[in-house]
Amino acid sequence: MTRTVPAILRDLKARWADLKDLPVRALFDDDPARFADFSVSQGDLLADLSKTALTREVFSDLLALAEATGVAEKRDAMFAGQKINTTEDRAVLHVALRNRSNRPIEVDGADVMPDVNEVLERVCDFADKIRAGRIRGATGLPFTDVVNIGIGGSDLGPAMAARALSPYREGGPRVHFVSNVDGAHITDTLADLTPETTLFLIASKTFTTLETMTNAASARDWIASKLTDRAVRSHFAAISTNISKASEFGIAEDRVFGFWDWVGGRYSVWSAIGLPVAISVGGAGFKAFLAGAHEMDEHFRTEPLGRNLPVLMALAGIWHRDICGFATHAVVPYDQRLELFAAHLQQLDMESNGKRVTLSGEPATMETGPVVWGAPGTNAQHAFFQLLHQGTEVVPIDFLVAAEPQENLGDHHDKLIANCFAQSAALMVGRDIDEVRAQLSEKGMEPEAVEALAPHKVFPGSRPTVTLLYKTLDPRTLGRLLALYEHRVFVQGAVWGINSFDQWGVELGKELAASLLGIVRDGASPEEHDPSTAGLVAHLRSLRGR
Ligand SMILES: O=P(O)(O)OC[C@H]1O[C@](O)(CO)[C@@H](O)[C@@H]1O
Repeated sequence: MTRTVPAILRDLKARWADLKDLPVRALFDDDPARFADFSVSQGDLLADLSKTALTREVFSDLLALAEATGVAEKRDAMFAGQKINTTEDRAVLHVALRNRSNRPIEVDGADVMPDVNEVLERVCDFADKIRAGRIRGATGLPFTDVVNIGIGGSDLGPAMAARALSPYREGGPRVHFVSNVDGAHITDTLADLTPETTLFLIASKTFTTLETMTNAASARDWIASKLTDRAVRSHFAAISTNISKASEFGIAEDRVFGFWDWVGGRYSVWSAIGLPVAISVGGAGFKAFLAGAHEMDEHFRTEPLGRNLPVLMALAGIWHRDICGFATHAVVPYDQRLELFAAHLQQLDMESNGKRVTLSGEPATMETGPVVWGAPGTNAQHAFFQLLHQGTEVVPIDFLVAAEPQENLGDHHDKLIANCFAQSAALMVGRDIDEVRAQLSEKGMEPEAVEALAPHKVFPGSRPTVTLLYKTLDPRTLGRLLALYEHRVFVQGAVWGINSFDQWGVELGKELAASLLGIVRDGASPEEHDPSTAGLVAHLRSLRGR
């Protein structure tokens, strides 16, 4: 008899009740094949899930949960171009953007691939011509610096990827990212740049976003004032689904790169929004990034759920969030060039799965998206790892590390890997009080002093981690990693029965900001706002003397 979702969840909770006081380390004693059986691979990329409390029985229940919630059917609907983003009546087809096999994918009866391929070729051609100095600025100089102006998905994905792939720049222009409406961001970025050799990319799906339009206008003034009004056409390109708005801004038609409403902002780095990445690493490098993602798409689309990397990582996340009750999830790449990876995943995951109602509008019955956060190791070890080891909050962690570095620099990389492995081992194994007492006594400490210090030196252990280990961080592997996390988010949203592809939660703040601008900038009365906000406005006015 197939179990209902509440029955499976009850069974999982019963399993956790039995497992939660059992050291994870002990699971290896019972099961010598645990590492092999709890590792999943896609090519050289291996995910070690053995350092969690997951058992075969738990996995079997989690897979039953995936089946009962229709994960495979929902995945197939996405790949088939069905309008699974029901609140916006849109298909969800970032997978089409990296569909390097060119398999037809239809939306409303038409194959999207010819348009996808056409824009991709234009993007790569433009990028390569910028790199080669064949497209130049108004004064005839080649571009040395490219400034991407965008925010959210129009910033984080390309900024993360350009930073991650910086060893592949090979003499291409430097790329910079301006996102914040805080004037400090664009001021500081432009301070070191020369107008004659600077190209701006205005990246906005809607071409209406306050931050982006404000920064774009300041950038246009900078070029017009330092060069001429006419120079604007040579120093700007745009990426948007809103082609007419981009033209109104003054961007030449052949410098506007389009995409489609079925590309969500946080999934758009694969579209023309990836132009700064293509300029940084070249068209071929950008295509390798897409090809890596396509490999992961094919794995996700065709592997059975029980061997499917994104599915198993998602189910481990469901176990931690919904069964064990862990409210946050940390991502710690041991790779300085992945310093923006956690920030990008934070938007990807929290904007996708930070939802409180299901697709039918009913309150969600399970906890949905966790708080996602993180920073690169080893720096993070000297910042927040104290809490991860000994705090009262258990935080599941993903570690990412490459076997081979991009540079040949002594034993740096060996030390990096040793630290990564040491942290996951320490988090799992811990150190109990008897071991601590023995260590302190061995050092000759008095028994009374040992008793006073010992509790502070205990590590509870059994803190769950998943380690992703791969050959090297090249464009293909970055593509695979990012697609892996996108599908992980998808599977979790599918289990929770929510719409992972809208973002209505950002609207209210945007509306209030528009109204408050009239008050802050233009002096309108704040009385329609709540008393606390009106109080802040009054104090602001007294500080500004106006
Ligand atoms: O690309 P746009 O339309 O400027 O939007 C920027 C970002 O704003 C959001 O709509 C909301 O924060 C994101 O989803 C999006 O990536």
